[in-house]
Amino acid sequence: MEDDNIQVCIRFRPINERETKSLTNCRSWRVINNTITSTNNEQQYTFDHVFQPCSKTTDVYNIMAEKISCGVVDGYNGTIFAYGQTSSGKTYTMKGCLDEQGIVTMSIHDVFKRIAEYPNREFCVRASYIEIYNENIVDLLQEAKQLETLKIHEDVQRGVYVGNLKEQVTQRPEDAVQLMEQGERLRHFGGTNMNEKSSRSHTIFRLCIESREMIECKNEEPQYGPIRVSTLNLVDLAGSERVSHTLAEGVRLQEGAHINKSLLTLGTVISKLAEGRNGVHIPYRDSKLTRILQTALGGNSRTAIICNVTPAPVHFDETHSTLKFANRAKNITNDAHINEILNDQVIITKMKKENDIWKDKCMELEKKLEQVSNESNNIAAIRKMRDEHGFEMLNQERLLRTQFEQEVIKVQNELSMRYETHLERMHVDLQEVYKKIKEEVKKEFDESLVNIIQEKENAKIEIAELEARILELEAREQKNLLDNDPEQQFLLHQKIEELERENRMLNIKYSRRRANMSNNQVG
Ligand SMILES: Nc1ncnc2c1ncn2[C@@H]1O[C@H](COP(=O)(O)OP(=O)(O)OP(=O)(O)O)[C@@H](O)[C@H]1O
Repeated sequence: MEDDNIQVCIRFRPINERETKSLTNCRSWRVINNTITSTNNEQQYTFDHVFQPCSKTTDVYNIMAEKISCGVVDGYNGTIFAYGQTSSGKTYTMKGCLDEQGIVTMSIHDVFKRIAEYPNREFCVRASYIEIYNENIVDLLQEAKQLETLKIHEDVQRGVYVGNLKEQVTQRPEDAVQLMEQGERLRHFGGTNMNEKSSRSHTIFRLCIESREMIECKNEEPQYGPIRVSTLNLVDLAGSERVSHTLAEGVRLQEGAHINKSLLTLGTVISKLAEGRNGVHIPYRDSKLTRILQTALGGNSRTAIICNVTPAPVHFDETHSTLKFANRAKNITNDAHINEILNDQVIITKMKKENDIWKDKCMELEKKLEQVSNESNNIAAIRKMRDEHGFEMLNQERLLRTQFEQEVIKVQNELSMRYETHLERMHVDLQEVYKKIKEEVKKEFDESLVNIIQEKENAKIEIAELEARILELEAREQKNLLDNDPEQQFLLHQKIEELERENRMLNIKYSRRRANMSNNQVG
């Protein structure tokens, strides 16, 4: 199922002689890429595709219609229609002219080309052609019944359909094109002030395509798949017209009123659908056109609307009105899906086929299940291995940790033992050093003591000598005193004092030395 917006494009036709002459209104349109802006910049519209006056119908077909035409062969309903004011180029686009094929002919050829791509399908193509003229449905393929108007019916199986409509089976594209041309001759045309050959009716050329696939051939009896039924509506609308422009009167005026009324209903249907509100009443039944095209508008169909406009300033308002219509229509969402009909035979065949498919799937699943259970066994084994391995790893880790801790304690003990030995050794060494120093100091002390004793002895000798001399001098003094020589006495007295000083100094020196030595001995 698809969720497709209605495809909308704008096609500008070249300006014609009549329009060139009547420059009554200076406002016009300019196109840049796919945006159309009024020359006074007041209006602007953007579309997926805007075709300029120089574009060919083939360009329009390739972009807007090809997918829809081919899709019909695949079972999708399709509708392509041309919309626009009178003389804007709708019939030119849909039916073509001597120089250029129209979209109807191109679609017919593509449908048959596509059919040829499915050799395993049986196809039946039926063509019909109707016009809605003054709100009457006319069968354009039944010349004799020209005046008979057809009725619209609706049932569950067929949906909305036109009763008593001639549907011509066609096997070649040329036949279908010929039917279209044949019907075209019966269509209501009329000259107006705006178009010498103005379509006075809406036309719908329809191809109905049924197909079924040949699945297999058992006992020379072919088995078929479901039947696909789809329709392609190729619609050429009559153009909206202003009496002031067409100058219509009498029959033309009455036709114009019907045309405008049904186009107004189409506009209302488009507006309501574009609003997208759920449950809103859509007035399909207000005109034959919208009733017949109900599926194409918001229903089960791929739909494209080609909006034809003229760039002529004189038709500025009509072009603007078409652009507004197009702008609303592009918001409508359709819901296209392949249409398949299942009869008993088809249902049984389909179910058998589905059954076979399911059987295959079941077998495939069983195989997968087996694979999965094998894999799950493998996984369990791997898990077990992983667990065992994990346990082993844990033990290993514990062992290593204990070994490490023991090693650490061993190293610590050894270090502390070494440290103590080293301390002891250092202690012994220190004691030895101490002993040596002590011995050396003692030796030094003893030597000093010997020296001091020696010095003491020497000093004693010196003192004795000095005392002896003092005695001698005293004796001399006694003698001198006796001689009464005062000068001699003075000199002698001085000498005695000097000797006594020396004696005192020696005593002091000696006592200091002794004090030092006794200190050293204590240390
Ligand atoms: N793209 C185009 N290139 C050249 N000429 C064109 C083009 N489109 C339209 N014309 C010419 O413009 C004129 C009007 O075109 P046409 O009849 O297709 O308009 P219309 O919309 O079908 O009008 P009506 O609604 O009145 O039937 C015709 O002469 C047609 O050949």
